[in-house]
Amino acid sequence: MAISALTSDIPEIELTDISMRYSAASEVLAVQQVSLRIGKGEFVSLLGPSGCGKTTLLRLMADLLQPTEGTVAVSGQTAREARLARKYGIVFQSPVLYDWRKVRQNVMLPLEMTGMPKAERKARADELLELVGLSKFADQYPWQLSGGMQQRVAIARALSVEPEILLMDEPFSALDEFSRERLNEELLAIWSKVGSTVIFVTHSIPEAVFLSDRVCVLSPHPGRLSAVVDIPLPRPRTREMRGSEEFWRLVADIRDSFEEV
Ligand SMILES: Nc1ncnc2c1ncn2[C@@H]1O[C@H](COP(=O)(O)OP(=O)(O)OP(=O)(O)O)[C@@H](O)[C@H]1O
Repeated sequence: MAISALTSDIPEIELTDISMRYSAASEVLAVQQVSLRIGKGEFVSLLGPSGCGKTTLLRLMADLLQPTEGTVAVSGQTAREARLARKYGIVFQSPVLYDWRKVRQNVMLPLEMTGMPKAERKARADELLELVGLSKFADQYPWQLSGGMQQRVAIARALSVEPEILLMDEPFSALDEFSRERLNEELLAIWSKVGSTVIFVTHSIPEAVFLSDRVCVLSPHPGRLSAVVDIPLPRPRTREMRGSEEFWRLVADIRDSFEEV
């Protein structure tokens, strides 16, 4: 039975009865009957163990995959129309930067395809590098930066086209715990300025709780939406909140919801 999470008033993204079956050597039902509405400007996490279909769902939203069944609507458009209208910015687990291009040129890359004049592209890239705290590194090469700094460059690049929707696939999972927590805080500061809708894939319960307005819990084999948990912690979220009773109660509630599956 599918669980629907239809709580937002004005959905920016609406998944209706989405199923995704991969046909490889054997058939895999990666996602089964997921329905979900995500409101404009919301921060939503997709949380679950390896193989529960998080990346598949994100790729379906981005029109990088087509569902076997069901529909994806983005402000009334199809996912393809939304992609062609450059509504998405995507950040992957590894930053995928071009090592032979300086940091600024990496951020400018998506703008080259929009035909924006060079001076304007450079000004936009510099604004974004300031936003992610990397102005001083604009003329360095990616290989001269730490993993966390490289991921900030990837975020700046994803934001360069001013996407309405930022899709993030475990962007901080390769980082140490300290860098990850700092980048969580920085991401929220950036999000509060740009106002994009964010869909964030993670398998860390504390990370999902700290960042999100809502956490979508997925269970594997086949990938289903097993719970949607509201996170009522006030914003702005602070480092101190990570130690609060309410924070850990939410973490425990979500952990319990996995055990109930
Ligand atoms: N291209 C593919 N062909 C066949 N099966 C696939 C393909 N991509 C994913 N799968 C299968 O679909 C299921 C969901 O995979 P998906 O990568 O979406 O999960 P995930 O929750 O993102 O996992 P992880 O946390 O490990 O990245 C898994 O069983 C996986 O083996």
